[in-house]
Amino acid sequence: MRPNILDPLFVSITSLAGVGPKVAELIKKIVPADISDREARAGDLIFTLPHSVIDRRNRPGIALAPSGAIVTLEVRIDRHQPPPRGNKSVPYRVYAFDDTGEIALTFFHANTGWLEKAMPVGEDVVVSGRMEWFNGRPSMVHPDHIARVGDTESLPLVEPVYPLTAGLSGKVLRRAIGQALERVPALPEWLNPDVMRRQSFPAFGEALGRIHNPADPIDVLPDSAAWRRLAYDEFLAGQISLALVRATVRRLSGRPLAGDGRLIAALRNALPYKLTQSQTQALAEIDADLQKPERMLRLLQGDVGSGKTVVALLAMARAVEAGGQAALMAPTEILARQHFATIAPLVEKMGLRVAVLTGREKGRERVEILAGLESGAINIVVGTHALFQETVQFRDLALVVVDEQHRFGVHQRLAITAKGDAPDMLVMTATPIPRTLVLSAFGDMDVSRLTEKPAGRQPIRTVTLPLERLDELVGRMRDAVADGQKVYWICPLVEESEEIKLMSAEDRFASLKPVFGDAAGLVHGRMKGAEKDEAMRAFKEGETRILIATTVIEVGVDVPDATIIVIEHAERFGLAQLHQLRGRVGRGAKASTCVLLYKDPLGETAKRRLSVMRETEDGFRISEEDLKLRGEGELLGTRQSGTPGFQVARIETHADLLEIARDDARLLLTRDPDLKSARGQAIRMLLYLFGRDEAVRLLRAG
Ligand SMILES: Nc1ncnc2c1ncn2[C@@H]1O[C@H](COP(=O)(O)OP(=O)(O)OP(=O)(O)O)[C@@H](O)[C@H]1O
Repeated sequence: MRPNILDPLFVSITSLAGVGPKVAELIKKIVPADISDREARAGDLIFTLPHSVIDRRNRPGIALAPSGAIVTLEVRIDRHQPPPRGNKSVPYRVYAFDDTGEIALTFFHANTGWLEKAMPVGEDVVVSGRMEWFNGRPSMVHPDHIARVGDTESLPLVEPVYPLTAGLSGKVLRRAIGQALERVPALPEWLNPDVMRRQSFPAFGEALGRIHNPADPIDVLPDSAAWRRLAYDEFLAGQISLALVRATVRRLSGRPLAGDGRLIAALRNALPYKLTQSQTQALAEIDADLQKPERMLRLLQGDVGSGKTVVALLAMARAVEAGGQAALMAPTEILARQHFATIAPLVEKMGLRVAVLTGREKGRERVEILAGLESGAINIVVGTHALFQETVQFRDLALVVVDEQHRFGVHQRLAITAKGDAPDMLVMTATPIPRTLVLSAFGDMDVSRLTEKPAGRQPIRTVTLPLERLDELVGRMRDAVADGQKVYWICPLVEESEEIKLMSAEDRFASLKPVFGDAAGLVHGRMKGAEKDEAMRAFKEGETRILIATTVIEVGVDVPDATIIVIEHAERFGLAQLHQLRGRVGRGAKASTCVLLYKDPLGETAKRRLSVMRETEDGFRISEEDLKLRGEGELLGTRQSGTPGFQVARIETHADLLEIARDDARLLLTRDPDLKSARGQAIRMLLYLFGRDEAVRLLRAG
């Protein structure tokens, strides 16, 4: 049970003054937590941090206030000048003065009663807003703030600016956040005193206060001590929660998987190639895990085309050898079928049964597959997440391999393994996540890396070409296809609201069809599953030689003799995505080319992205550059909404804290695995604050 002391933060924001159902819906859109499945709460508002400030500390006399500047003036009200009756186009003016001169405070469509109350004649008030000089006369149109002298509460000299959405005013949001902050109770410190001292962290409440009520604009920078404290809190909550999930998952299991090695040896012999050193190494690591009584939780990370699938296959063979079943879960149906097509011929030769199970297998077929899994007649099953969503029963599921591209959150993923008989688990990822992100996304999962590509691969030549030279490119592609090469032609997804006219894959197909005739194929996400399969099969077998596609082929698709990929509107894709797409070629022994077709004029970041693509094929470097470019975007004022999965932490600014948090979490849990000590109790509060309730629940269950 959540400690009562936190209750004030767990109430709906509609209980805050000024927040009705409509405003609540708007606020829900801007809070950084992922709360699609619940109402926004006061606790979500405290982590809604400002992205900049309005500095109102400039307090010159009226005569010295420069036009256009935000200033704060202390003035005495001289007189009110309402507009002539019925004339709405003339503003209401209030004249005020100080030692240096007179100013007109100007209001359109004014509420007269309110103005008279806020600025009684003869009173001293403080106004803050943008100064404007008209024909040598100072004025301020609709001051942002009007306050009585001495009332600093309602006049923040350094005013935080929050992310907004249409219909939500800054004032309403600030007021709501202010109330949420008042509800933050006095909480025991959960941080390690050493970390606090070394990092000069303020206490939790103080950190929130400094950022939401900044005394100086630097207080709201992500690298301020206050912000870093909150980022550290978030990392710590995340690391502890991951460690708890992991401990629970491990506790559930306890059986070593070992066989006589004959199946694996036979499979290795049947492969048309020799394993790379990294593949052999990864397999050895996996094998060692499988043989241990604890449950395996391992991440297999390898750049595009590095050959993860065969490693997974051999791991599955080990599970089967040991008498169990294995399941491979792919992120898309295309990929599930591709894996099936690769695996089936190999293992069927060894007398094993493999099945594919997606949403598409229906009726009798489905019934038979389900029966085969339940009886154990099927040894290996390949499928999409449908594999686990439905009531699929295994006789003895020993290993789950998840091929994924950040599509499943860590908790979902681990929940999957909590089903069934606590199987071992291998997660494959092609996304070249930098170390720091591995840590945040996967916690202290063990990691095997494929650091080299299979022998005989040639570097991919990457060229950029403006769209105006499309005709020339089409001509060259015609020659390439005539020459027996295979080409992917990628078109960006066209959103319905798109203003710029973009070629959809269908349009592009229509325009290329006359040139390529029957050699042209088309695949996109809105096609039926069977149509997609057919398009992929025809391309793989060479019936079509130029495949016009959307990004449905982005991950995992393996047609080793495809040697050219054209990416249209490459400027619209992120670096990681470009890298994945490019990875569809260069998967065989032949030399490959990637053509990045772009639309002029290119923005700075897009230009940089394309040149990074030309410079390197190294996925790790590309992802580091990606982070850097996003960081720069932030400096230029186009701040992105932070790091996915985090509310306040930003990986590019706070990466150094992540490792400290991980070590801290480990140490804490070694000493106090059930979070029972005083610090452990405080940590529980931290977990609740950052929405890690499920981790706390694990504690009770354990
Ligand atoms: N040791 C090897 N020697 C030669 N070819 C290999 C080797 N291992 C795998 N391959 C081949 O390399 C290609 C890519 O392998 P695979 O599909 O497993 O890549 P991947 O790591 O899953 O990459 P991606 O993430 O891009 O899908 C396949 O055609 C596979 O048959």
